[in-house]
Amino acid sequence: MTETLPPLLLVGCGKMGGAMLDGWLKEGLAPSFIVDRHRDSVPAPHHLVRSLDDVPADFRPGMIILATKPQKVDAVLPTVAQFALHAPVISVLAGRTVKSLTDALAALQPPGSPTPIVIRTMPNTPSAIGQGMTVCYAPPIATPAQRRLCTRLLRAVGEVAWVEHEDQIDIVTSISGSGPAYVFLLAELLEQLGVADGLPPDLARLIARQTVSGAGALMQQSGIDAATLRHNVTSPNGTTQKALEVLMADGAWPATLAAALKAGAKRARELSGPQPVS
Ligand SMILES: NC(=O)C1=CN([C@@H]2O[C@H](COP(=O)(O)OP(=O)(O)OC[C@H]3O[C@@H](n4cnc5c(N)ncnc54)[C@H](O)[C@@H]3O)[C@@H](O)[C@H]2O)C=CC1
Ligand SMILES: O=C(O)[C@@H]1CCC=N1
Repeated sequence: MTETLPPLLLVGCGKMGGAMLDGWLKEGLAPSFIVDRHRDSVPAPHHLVRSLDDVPADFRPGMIILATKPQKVDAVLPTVAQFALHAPVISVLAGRTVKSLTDALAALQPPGSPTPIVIRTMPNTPSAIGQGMTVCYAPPIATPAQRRLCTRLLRAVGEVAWVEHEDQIDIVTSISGSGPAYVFLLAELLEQLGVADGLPPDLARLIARQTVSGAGALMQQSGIDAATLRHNVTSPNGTTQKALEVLMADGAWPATLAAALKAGAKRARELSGPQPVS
């Protein structure tokens, strides 16, 4: 039987926080507080509140999850700082560094408090169905037990990996954090191009979605590497080869994707500190 996950204080339950919560709820979570202005409900025994001020001051979460937009997080830090006297903080914020969050929380805590523990993570939305990919970075002051707890929590919603150097999280953000969007874009484009070439819209949608999800499932279930799976589709001088020659040409997919990943990682670096509220 799965061990119940510890009680959480989840601050921000939108697309990413909500995806992780969906996964955690399936795994069994000790009674937790979910703070969000827009979510309608959470199942019992969990509590949905609109503001952190509505969380009882004596609530003792096992972990605090920060999942607001980077531009909104500074507004919640004064209250988070009080709970962070007793529990580590897991941030899913793109860009925001461990040092920046740690310093901000420490400045809001009583003088002489132990240094708050902040673990930076980059999850993705397939967490909602237990198929997430989360990459984590913990500063040296985080204990092995805190790292293990973080792994256990995130393992409940998919694969977990750790990096030794925090700056590696920026390219991870571009690959696995944003990556589902690139795959969904591929499905959108395949559908649109099918319609543009005369297919009925329902058929174009079906074949685009099933191709993308079927290819992903084949890669996962077979364990075969992506290049071999691609070769398996590519008959010498056949249709796939002709299409791939276009996609792999100089300045085409490899170059475009490299530029896209760089742009995302650059934006992550721009988000490393406090942001103007938007
Ligand atoms: N959407 C994604 O695929 C991923 C997002 N992230 C990170 O997750 C974080 C959240 O992103 P999304 O979920 O996409 O944004 P979102 O806008 O869907 O969710 C943020 C939630 O925070 C809530 N919120 C903001 N301020 C609040 C406050 N003071 N009190 C209570 N609730 C408050 C909002 O109501 C909203 O529901 C961001 O920092 C982003 O960088 C990380 C990985 C992937
Ligand atoms: O777009 C963003 O900034 C967030 C981080 C990775 C995915 N979504």
